[in-house]
This record gives sequence, structure tokens and C-alpha cells, in this order.
Amino acid sequence: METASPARVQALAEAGVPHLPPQYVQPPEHRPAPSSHPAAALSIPVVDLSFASAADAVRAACEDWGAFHVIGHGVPVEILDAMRGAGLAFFRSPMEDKLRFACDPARGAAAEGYGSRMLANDDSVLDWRDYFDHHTLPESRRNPSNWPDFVPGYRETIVKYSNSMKDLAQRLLQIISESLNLPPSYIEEAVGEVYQNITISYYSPCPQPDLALGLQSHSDMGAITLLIQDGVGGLEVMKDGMWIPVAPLPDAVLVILADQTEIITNGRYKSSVHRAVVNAERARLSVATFYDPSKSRKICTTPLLVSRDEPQKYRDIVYGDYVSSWYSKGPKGKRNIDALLIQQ
Ligand SMILES: O=C(O)CCC(=O)C(=O)O
Ligand SMILES: [Fe+2]
Repeated sequence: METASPARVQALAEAGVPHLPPQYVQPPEHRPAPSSHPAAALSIPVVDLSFASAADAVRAACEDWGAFHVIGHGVPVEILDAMRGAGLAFFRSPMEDKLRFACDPARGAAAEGYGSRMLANDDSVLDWRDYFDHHTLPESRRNPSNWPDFVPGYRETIVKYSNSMKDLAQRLLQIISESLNLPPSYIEEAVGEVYQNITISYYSPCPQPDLALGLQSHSDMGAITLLIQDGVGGLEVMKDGMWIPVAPLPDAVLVILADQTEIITNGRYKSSVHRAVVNAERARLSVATFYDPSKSRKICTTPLLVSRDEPQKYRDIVYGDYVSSWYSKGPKGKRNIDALLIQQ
């Protein structure tokens, strides 16, 4: 159990607070823009993995967006629905049950379990979000007794979903490698043994959604993130300096390139900067599956994508050092990866 238990956002929302508490008020420059900007007409690419031309579509999507929907991915819809259903059943359960699985603040910001705030420092604006984080791979980290026991089938659902997302992520990393003329196993081998976390995010209705963010602007730190969501909408990706809403596409899986893929590919493919906005009426659920290196893994740019015309952009880095610098500084609207830029 948490000692200095931070208020869960869901408890604030359900108590019907009429105004956004001050810790959640974003500075004006970070507040969500009115949704009427012209770029809202753009929408992120959809790649059908069952097409023979998938690698070409993936290349275009990675170069232009760093994020794309995949359909024809072969993961049974029942597995996606079971995952969303288990997540929703958890968040709809009584607070006292949920708090039995609260993450342990003594274990730092990345602890497994039910939590609300991602960053350790007290000065940052809080996200209007609660989450449940699961450590799912390698199997030595997988301890289902840390996961809810009061939702029937919950633990089995997580295990099944974890395995399906691992397979899909590996298939995508192969296609991404091939799309850059690298050997198919290149990125997977550069990442090494996969450390997978699954985070269910729950964004309660917000009394003043124009002043808040569900999740502040960031890029994901690992190699690749696979995200599913419900039909509510709220995720936005940054493209050419503008925030573009990602409209939910039923049964698709959203692929988000993360920082280590950018480092390995020498910036040919950029990690996607994204955030979640909230609304006043409907709760929203998403499930993000992170495919990360181990903390001790050294991540290096492939020499195959370094040349006189394209010199190495980023310093090699031990992944654990990268993660600690993120948790100590926070995203601050900037990409962590910029700290690794080699001065040309
Ligand atoms: O809820 C979402 O749509 C985004 C979640 C996300 O970006 C994350 O957990 O890193
Ligand atoms: Fe993210």
C-alpha cells in the first residue's frame, strides 16, 4: 500500500470536483489547442500487414509520421477486446480493491501496479490519468500475483495479450529493418532480450479539459510501442509542428516508434512525439505495450546507416542511463534523445 497516497484522478472525477485542481493546470503553451486547426484534416497512415507491399507502406509511414495503424496484423480481435474489457473492469472496481495493487512508491516511478503519477519530482504538472503498469517480459519479471485478482480472467488475459504483442512487435521490427535494407533481424538483435511492460491508462472525464492533459507530450523511450484504445479518442501525434488527433480505428493496433529505434537507425526513422488530451464527458481507456531493451543493454547506431553524407547523429548509450535521465528530468516538452546529439 502507498503511504503518502496521491489522490487518484478517478476519485477526484467521481467526487465531481467542479474545477481542475491547480496541480493539473497546464501552462498556457502546453494546453490543448482548439480542435479546429486545418491540420486536423490529416490522418495517420493505415498499413495492411497482409499486403505484399507492407514494407513499402511501413517505410513511408515511418519516414513521414513515426506512428501508424496496422490492420491485417493477425492478432485475433477477441484478444484485443479481452484486454480492453479486463482493463475497464479493473478501473470500474471499487477503489479499496484497486488500492490493494497500488504501486509501491519506494520502488521508484517505474514500479509495477496501480498509480497516477509518472514523475518523481514534485514541481511538474500532473497528468489527468490513472494507470496500471504490468511487468510482462522476460518471463522472470512476470509475477501475476502483482496483478488484480478480483477481475475474472484478468491475469490470463494479460499473459495472452503480452505474448501476442511480443510476436507482433518482432514481426514489425523485422519489416522495419527490411524497409531500411537492413537484415530482417537487425533491430531485434540490436535491442537484445526484450523487456516488455503493459500499461493500461484510464482518463476520467475532466471538469476543465481545455486546461489539462491526460498525458503530457513525450516520446517513448524503448524501441517500439503498440497501442490499442477504445472508441473515445484523445491521442494526438506531433507532425510538422502540429498536433494531429489519432482517430480510433476499431481492431487496428497503433505502432509508435520510440527513441532507441531512432538511435539505431541513425535518425532515418524518428520517434513519435505524442500526448493524450481529455474531455468532459467520457472516460477513455488505452493499453500501451512497450518493447524495450534491458537496462544494461548498450544501444548503438548501425554502421550500415552511417556514411560521410549521413554522419552518426547520436552517442551510444546504456539503456538504463537513458531511462534514469528521463525520470530525473521529465520530458519537459523536449525529446530526451536530443541530449545524445553529437555536435556536427
Ligand atoms: O493513452 C494514450 O493514447 C497514450 C499512452 C502513451 O503514450 C503512453 O503510455 O506512453
Ligand atoms: Fe507514449
